[in-house]
Amino acid sequence: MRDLAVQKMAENQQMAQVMQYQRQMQQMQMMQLKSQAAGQMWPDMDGSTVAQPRADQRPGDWTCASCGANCFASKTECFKCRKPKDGQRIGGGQPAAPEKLGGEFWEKPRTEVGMKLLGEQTPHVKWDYILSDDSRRCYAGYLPSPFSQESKQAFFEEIRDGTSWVQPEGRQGPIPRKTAWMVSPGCNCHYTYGNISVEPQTYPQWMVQLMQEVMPYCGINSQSEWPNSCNLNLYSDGGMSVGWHADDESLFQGKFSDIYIISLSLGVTRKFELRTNWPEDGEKHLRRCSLKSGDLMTMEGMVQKHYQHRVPKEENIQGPRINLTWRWTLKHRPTCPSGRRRR
Ligand SMILES: O=C(O)CCC(=O)C(=O)O
Ligand SMILES: [Fe+2]
Repeated sequence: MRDLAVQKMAENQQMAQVMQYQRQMQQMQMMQLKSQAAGQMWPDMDGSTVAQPRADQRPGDWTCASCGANCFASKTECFKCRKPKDGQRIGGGQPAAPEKLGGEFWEKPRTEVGMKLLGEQTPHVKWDYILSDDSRRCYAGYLPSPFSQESKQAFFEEIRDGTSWVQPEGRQGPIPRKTAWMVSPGCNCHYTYGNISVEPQTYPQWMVQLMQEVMPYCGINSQSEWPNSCNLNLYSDGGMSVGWHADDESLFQGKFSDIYIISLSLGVTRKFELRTNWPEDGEKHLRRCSLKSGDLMTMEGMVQKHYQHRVPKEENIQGPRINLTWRWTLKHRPTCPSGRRRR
């Protein structure tokens, strides 16, 4: 009888332990879900909404939406600027609009911070700024193709045949385009967005020649100033696309500082669209332009913070298009030799 009672007590204790363990697991899962919701929830390049982990973050760590600092999972406010973890978010979805500086301005004016436009350094060609948003310090420049038909054809073939294209799996199947990620020698940073990580290929010789041709049109005359990375996309026809997104990955620091992205289009003409993240009443929300073969475009300043862009599907369009977007990788991954400081 006594043995039976002892056995029952032991069983009850075991059951209590199991239940406590289950409760702890549930709490941990809840905490994980909460920290994911407080992370970066942005449309992926496929259009799906995803949290974007940063290379130097551990699970649960978060990026301060206000100043960009990396914060430990356990912290509820930013160790640097003291802003609360999710104080800038609406229901864990798209971040709430950042506070304005006062008056109409979201960002300090270009004249005050001394930001130059690429189109200002090219006296020999005239860039047209299709987006010139001084209140957000956001600019997009457009230069119709300065290249001959033969050059464009040669660029297209060289890029198409001289690139190892991949078509990674996104959350909803393979992404609707082929892609590649190129970097200058010494850098081994992958390009990671959503759940996709694209391996780097070192700039081939044709890329050096191409940049020699293109960069002077962007006011970049010396090789030491060239962009050190490039994302390449191959859209086989109008059924291929890139969904609403911003090139706001940690590598480029575009949510926290003025950055420059230079785009070259080759092949069939496709639409390119830009939209504001936090439109004001009565404001023009969407800007659209057609990118033809050889056309150059830029996104300059805080565009990756305040705008998203896409190349929509155009089912009636036949024929391939290649697009290159050159960028400056400013924050290399911790294991990248290019990121190590020299002593
Ligand atoms: O194809 C384009 O014009 C845009 C590509 C793009 O947005 C990207 O590679 O991030
Ligand atoms: Fe992009």
